[in-house]
Amino acid sequence: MAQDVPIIDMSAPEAAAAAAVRAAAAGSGFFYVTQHGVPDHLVAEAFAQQRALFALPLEAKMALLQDANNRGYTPFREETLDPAHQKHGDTKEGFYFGREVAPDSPEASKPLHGPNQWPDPALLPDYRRVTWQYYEALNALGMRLLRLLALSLDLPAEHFTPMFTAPLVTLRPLHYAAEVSDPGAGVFGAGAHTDYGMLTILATDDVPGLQIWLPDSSAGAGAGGGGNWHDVAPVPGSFIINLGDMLERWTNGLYRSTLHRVINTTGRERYSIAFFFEPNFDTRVEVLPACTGPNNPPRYPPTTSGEHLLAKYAQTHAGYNVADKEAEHTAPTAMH
Ligand SMILES: O=C(O)CCC(=O)C(=O)O
Ligand SMILES: [Fe+2]
Repeated sequence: MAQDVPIIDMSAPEAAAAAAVRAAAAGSGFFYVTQHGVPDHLVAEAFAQQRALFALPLEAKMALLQDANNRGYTPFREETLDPAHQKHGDTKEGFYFGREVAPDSPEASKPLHGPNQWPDPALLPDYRRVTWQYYEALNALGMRLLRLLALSLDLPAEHFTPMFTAPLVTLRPLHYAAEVSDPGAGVFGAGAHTDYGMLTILATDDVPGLQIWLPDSSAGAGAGGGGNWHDVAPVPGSFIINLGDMLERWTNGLYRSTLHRVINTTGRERYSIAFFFEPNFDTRVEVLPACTGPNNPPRYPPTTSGEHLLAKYAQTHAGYNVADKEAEHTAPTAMH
C-alpha cells in the first residue's frame, strides 16, 4: 500500500520532512525520497558502470574477492541472509566498497577499514571516478538525512553529525541473476533480513523484486505475529531509504528495522546499489533518553557502531572472517 512506504519530498521545509520521516520510521521503517539533490544522470552513469563491472570475466572479479576489511567481490550464492529458509545462498553477486583508508594510516588497523579494491582501469577506465562521485553524492544525501532523523526525534539537527566524521560507509552494487526465485523451495534473490546499521540508501533499476514484511494492521498487539510481504516498487527518480538494527537499538524500538527480501518474479536480471551509512567505528550506541521512560526501560545494552556491525557481518557471510584482520595485525602490534 502506498502509505506504508511514503514518498518524502526533500525540497519541503525541514520540519515538515522530519515529521514525515518520523511517521515512516515508526511505521514501516521504509520510505522513498524525491527531490534529493543527486542528479539523475549521475545515478544513470553509476548504474552503467556497475553493469560493466559485473559483466567482467569471472577471473577479473575473483581477483577482487572480498578481503579482511570487507572490501571486494562476493560471488553468487556466497551470502546467505536467511539461513533458516534458504536452500542455498542468495542468487546475487556484489561488491563492497568503503571509505578509502590508506594502508599506512593509523585507521587501517581497525576492522572494516582499509583501501578499496578497484577494478583494473585498463578494463574499466571510468569506473572509479564515476563510482566515487556517486559515493560522495550519497554521502552528502546521508548527512542531510541525519539532520531529518535528528529533528524527527526532537534532537538538535546536528545531533548525529559529529558521529560521522570518519563514518563506516559501504557502497554495495548488487547484480541479481535472472533465475526466478522459489520461496517455498528456499531460493531467493536475497533472503529475508534486516539491515545492520543505521541508514540504508538504496537505488534500484526498474525491475521489481524488493519486498518488506509488515504485520497485519488488524492483528493488534500480541495477536501472533501475522503479516504479509508487500512489494516496494521502483519509483523513478527516487531512492528507497530504510532504517537498520542500529537505529532501532538507539531508539529503543521506536524506529523500525523492517524485515525485507528480494525475490525474482520476472525472470529478468536486476541491478541495485545499496549504500549503508553508519557512524564512526567507536561511536557509542546507547538508547536515547528521549526514547525511554518509566514504562519503557532500555531494551538493549550500550554497544559501539563497530562492535555491532562486526557481530552482524559474522552471522551471514561465508567469506568474511574478522579473525583474518585480527591475525593480520597481531604480529605488528605484538612487536611494539
Ligand atoms: O537489492 C535490493 O533491492 C535490496 C538489497 C538489500 O536489502 C541489501 O543489500 O541489504
Ligand atoms: Fe537490506
